[in-house]
Amino acid sequence: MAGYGLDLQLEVYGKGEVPDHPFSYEGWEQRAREVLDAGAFGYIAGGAGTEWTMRANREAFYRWRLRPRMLRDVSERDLSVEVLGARSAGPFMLAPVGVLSIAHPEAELAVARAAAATGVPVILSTVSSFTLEEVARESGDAPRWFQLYPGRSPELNRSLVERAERAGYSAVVITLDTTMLGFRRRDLENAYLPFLKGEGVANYFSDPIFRARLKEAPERDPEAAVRAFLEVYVTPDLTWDDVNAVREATSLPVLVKGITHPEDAREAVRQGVEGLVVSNHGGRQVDGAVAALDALPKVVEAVGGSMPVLFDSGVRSGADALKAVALGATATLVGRPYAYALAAAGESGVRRVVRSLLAEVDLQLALSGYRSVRELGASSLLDARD
Ligand SMILES: Cc1cc2nc3c(=O)[nH]c(=O)nc-3n(C[C@H](O)[C@H](O)[C@H](O)COP(=O)(O)O)c2cc1C
Ligand SMILES: CC(C)CC(=O)C(=O)O
Repeated sequence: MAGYGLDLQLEVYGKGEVPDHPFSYEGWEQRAREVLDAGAFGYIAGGAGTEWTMRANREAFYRWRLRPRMLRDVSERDLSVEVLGARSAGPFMLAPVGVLSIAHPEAELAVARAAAATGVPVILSTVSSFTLEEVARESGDAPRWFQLYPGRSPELNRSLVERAERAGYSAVVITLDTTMLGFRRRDLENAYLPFLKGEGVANYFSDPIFRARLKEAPERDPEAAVRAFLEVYVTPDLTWDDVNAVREATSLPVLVKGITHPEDAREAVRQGVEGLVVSNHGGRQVDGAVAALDALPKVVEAVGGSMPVLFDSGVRSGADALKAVALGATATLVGRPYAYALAAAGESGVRRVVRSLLAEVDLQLALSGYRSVRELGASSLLDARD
């Protein structure tokens, strides 16, 4: 009868003390705002332009209402999902979030430990603050994926995915929507770009192919090395050829992240990638772009069950994850929720966020009359516009 939900309730109510950590997204956001300087907080919290799309990502969830079913014996429940061989305790993974050293000194190391402890896989960003090998050591046997920003150097891309494969990452997620930074007003106002402070470059600076491009080692001339990173990073000329070159360089399954148009989804099917992520990068790239949840149903239809469709941008609660799954997502990714918790409370904050998402999904699922996330579907939801 027990489960994530009941366990968490018994623990908290049993102690009878006000817990140290918040249970709400807003609570963590507030704590992060208190501990971070304006530049770092703005970088994490901000979106592109007027931030309309960032808000629309949230509002899209309000259109859908869960329709609980009664009297269906939900005493045995299984929240877990498996995506391309990676098992997660619930319909969540930790989204690739770069430069986490701006949030907390233990950055991705703390996140990897929290992910391993809670059974939810993490997707490590290319622009992580620690090397992918250092992060892998903190993960132990826990499933982990590597996110790649393919740069202008095919040799460097190959080197990064080979390193990821050797270090036990079991899939590569190629992000398509951030070939350049979006127009981010908060960061412009704060003149804040973490990379110029030497954040997020660990995987590049430690890479033999990247180092061979430099006149001086990054340790001797870090500024020149950062400039070389920025030159490699910006790729407005990216095409499917680049994606396919990465696929040829690895035996790992490859997913593409940043799809919202059904035509792109159809092309992804034609090209034969192993999965895709419906995402608008948390509203950080194209202002005015379609809310990710509004894009999901048409992408799911275009894919027609031929590969897993993951979803992110705006997931803040168990209810949000259930709605995305009911609309056809195999699982969801969360970004800012754990980044804020990391900023405010390190590893224990990230654990709390994951545990409370799992507990919330468990209770929400049970009280809506489902034993497994796989039972969710179109009939679980009501479209408030109808
Ligand atoms: C501070 C920050 C850094 C990010 N860095 C990356 C990254 O390095 N690679 C990537 O693919 N996505 C990155 N993202 C996007 C996330 O993977 C994800 O798509 C987004 O955060 C999901 O939206 P949410 O924050 O509303 O949950 C970043 C997001 C944030 C907030
Ligand atoms: C621009 C990237 C290097 C980091 C990122 O994905 C982001 O800030 O959203």
